[in-house]
Amino acid sequence: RQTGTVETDAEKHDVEYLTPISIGTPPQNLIVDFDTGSSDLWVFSTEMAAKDIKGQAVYDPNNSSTSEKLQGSTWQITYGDGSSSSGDVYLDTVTIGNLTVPNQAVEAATKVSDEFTDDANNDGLLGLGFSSINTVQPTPQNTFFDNIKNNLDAPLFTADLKHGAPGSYNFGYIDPAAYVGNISWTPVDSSQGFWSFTSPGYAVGTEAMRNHSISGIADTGTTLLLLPKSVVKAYYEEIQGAQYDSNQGGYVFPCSPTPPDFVFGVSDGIVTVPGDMVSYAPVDSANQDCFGGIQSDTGIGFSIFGDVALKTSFVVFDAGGLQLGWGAKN
Ligand SMILES: O=C(CCCl)NNC1=[NH+]CCN1
Repeated sequence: RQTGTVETDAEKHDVEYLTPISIGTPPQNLIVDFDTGSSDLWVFSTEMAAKDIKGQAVYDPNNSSTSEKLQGSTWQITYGDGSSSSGDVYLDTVTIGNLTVPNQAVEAATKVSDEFTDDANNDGLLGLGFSSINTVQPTPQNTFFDNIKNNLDAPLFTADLKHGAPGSYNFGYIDPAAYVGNISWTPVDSSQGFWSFTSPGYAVGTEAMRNHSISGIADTGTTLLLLPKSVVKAYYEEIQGAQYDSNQGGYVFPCSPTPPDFVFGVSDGIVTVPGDMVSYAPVDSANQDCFGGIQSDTGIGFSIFGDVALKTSFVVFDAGGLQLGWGAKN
């Protein structure tokens, strides 16, 4: 049985967290977005039109002695933010840190939407959701984690994302040095393929907790914390000058003073998103107004606990116990 660890780097404003992987023989090194909100491992590839590649590293299956085309298989994915990609499929060796899966389905892109073309640092996505929502047709494929979890000391991985600093993904073990106090555990409903849970309530700043349950997914692939409209409204009502700015497509408020913390319940515990993390990024060079890290989940059907929420904590994705653990960072 094994364990593994790999460093993940925060991009500007923590918009995404990028992690190195290697594919094929000899190893081809790419840097991808580990995404607990999806379940496809897809990469920029030599099968794409040159105009759709702007600086990314690409996977070349013809340059790997261990690649094997999965004849007749294709994939197509559209993410919550409207970005999308599609292509065909190879089996090849994939290594993350010291962990290797010999016959991992590697989805080679033939087409990607502009969001991906314009994101020069990101060479693809590695899904860490449940394999039930993998998009490969006619036969859905397993995620890297599903392929390796039975070889791990424990069928779990942890995400320790940081604000503007490198963090880490660990596989197969919970690092006791990474958190303090007790981990708060909450059951996961994987029926929709996501790490979905229900928070029992929330509080704004130092106010009392409100018994308003919030059901959502723990999603490393989404930047912001997307919550029910009523919760978002209650939060921004506490900030002088906060308003919904249709040009920016969300709530904007004066960057100072620091806004109130946002607290949400996890089972018997609480997670605090510090006010200075809610000021996601300045909307203008004058740095007067800030775009909120908390926005509405309207239209998605559930809330999304994205990086703004996850980077506050040490988060355990436990497939064995089908539960999420939230611990206070060390
Ligand atoms: O697509 C979602 C939300 C699922 Cl409801 N998260 N993952 C992701 N990857 C790239 C953009 N967003």
